[in-house]
Amino acid sequence: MPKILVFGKNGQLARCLAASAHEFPDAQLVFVGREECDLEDASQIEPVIDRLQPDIVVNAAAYTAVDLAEQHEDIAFKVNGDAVRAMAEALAKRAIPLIHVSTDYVFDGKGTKPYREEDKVSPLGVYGNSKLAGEVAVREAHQKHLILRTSWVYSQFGKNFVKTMFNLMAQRDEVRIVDDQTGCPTSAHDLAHAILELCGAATSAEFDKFGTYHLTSDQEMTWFEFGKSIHKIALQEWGEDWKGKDCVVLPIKSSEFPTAAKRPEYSVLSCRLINDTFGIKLPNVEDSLTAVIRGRGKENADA
Ligand SMILES: NC(=O)C1=CN([C@@H]2O[C@H](COP(=O)(O)OP(=O)(O)OC[C@H]3O[C@@H](n4cnc5c(N)ncnc54)[C@H](OP(=O)(O)O)[C@@H]3O)[C@@H](O)[C@H]2O)C=CC1
Ligand SMILES: Cc1cn([C@H]2C[C@H](O)[C@@H](COP(=O)(O)OP(=O)(O)O[C@H]3O[C@@H](C)C(=O)[C@@H](O)[C@H]3O)O2)c(=O)[nH]c1=O
Repeated sequence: MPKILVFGKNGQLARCLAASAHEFPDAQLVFVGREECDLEDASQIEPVIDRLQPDIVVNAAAYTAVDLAEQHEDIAFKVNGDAVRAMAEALAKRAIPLIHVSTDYVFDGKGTKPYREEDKVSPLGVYGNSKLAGEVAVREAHQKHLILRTSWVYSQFGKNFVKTMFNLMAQRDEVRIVDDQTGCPTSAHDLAHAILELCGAATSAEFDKFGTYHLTSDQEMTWFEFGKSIHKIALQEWGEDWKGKDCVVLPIKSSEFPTAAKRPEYSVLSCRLINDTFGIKLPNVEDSLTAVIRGRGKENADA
């Protein structure tokens, strides 16, 4: 029975790992949050690992505020870079595998076909650069790692684009969404399920498939198209008395929606490698989004 230690207890991915745990009755999950281990202070990590003695660690913690990171570079690099290095070094000393989650924002988005794992990275902003620092640290410090790059993660938990849209659609007559940034929305539940499968594989003695993998849904779309889907499915699920039902979703250019951090224009990740290696393929966006909208519950739809 692998004991899985998850950093990032209160984040959306960690909460989805907790929600999926019952599907993996052989696994024991232990969650650590900011209260027990503040990742701005990397010296707190090693004692936590020694106290909890896991068979594998999932790092679901990160500084994820993409725009705020531009003004809090030091914190972003501490959490996404320095803490990840300390975690990887501590785990390497103890031969405990690490599953670390990274992002499509390590790419500059100037490509025109899905990025492969070995493609050149060139982040546009502080968040992407700090996540890249984390990737580099893991590869340098610890051979037994799986780095999973994912993108556009959503769930009913935490802060994410889907929840932002529910709120805006319930409050406004129209929402204007950029139609010139393309990526793959990924349900945190689907990601969590795949991570728990990988925990089982990666804790077996003969496992030899460590490395970097892309893991997203395989449907590329713009944020505007994703917004349209959110509205359509919410309307189907919540019906005519949903406050957001009449909201109009309009396409705009990124130049019409200025943000502190520049986002990639095209950050679609090819998931062929993880599919070929482990047979992992995530469900389609419509099904996963429907599941999240059902999970959120109608009574919260306008919150
Ligand atoms: N969200 C997305 O769209 C995407 C996310 N990713 C990656 O996936 C992973 C999971 O993301 P997601 O679940 O969405 O992130 P969330 O922002 O929902 O959760 C991140 C967690 O990290 C914790 N954390 C932040 N700073 C510290 C700190 N100093 N000490 C301890 N804990 C800290 C937060 O704690 P607290 O709750 O106390 O603030 C939070 O619980 C991350 O590595 C992220 O980079 C990759 C691609 C897309
Ligand atoms: C709220 C809003 C956003 N947008 C735009 C801004 C931005 O370009 C895009 C997405 O907005 P957000 O700020 O919600 O998403 P963002 O924080 O950029 O999401 C990213 O988070 C990090 C953690 C990741 O790793 C990435 O994969 C990605 O998911 O939509 C609009 O066009 N209209 C709107 O009303």
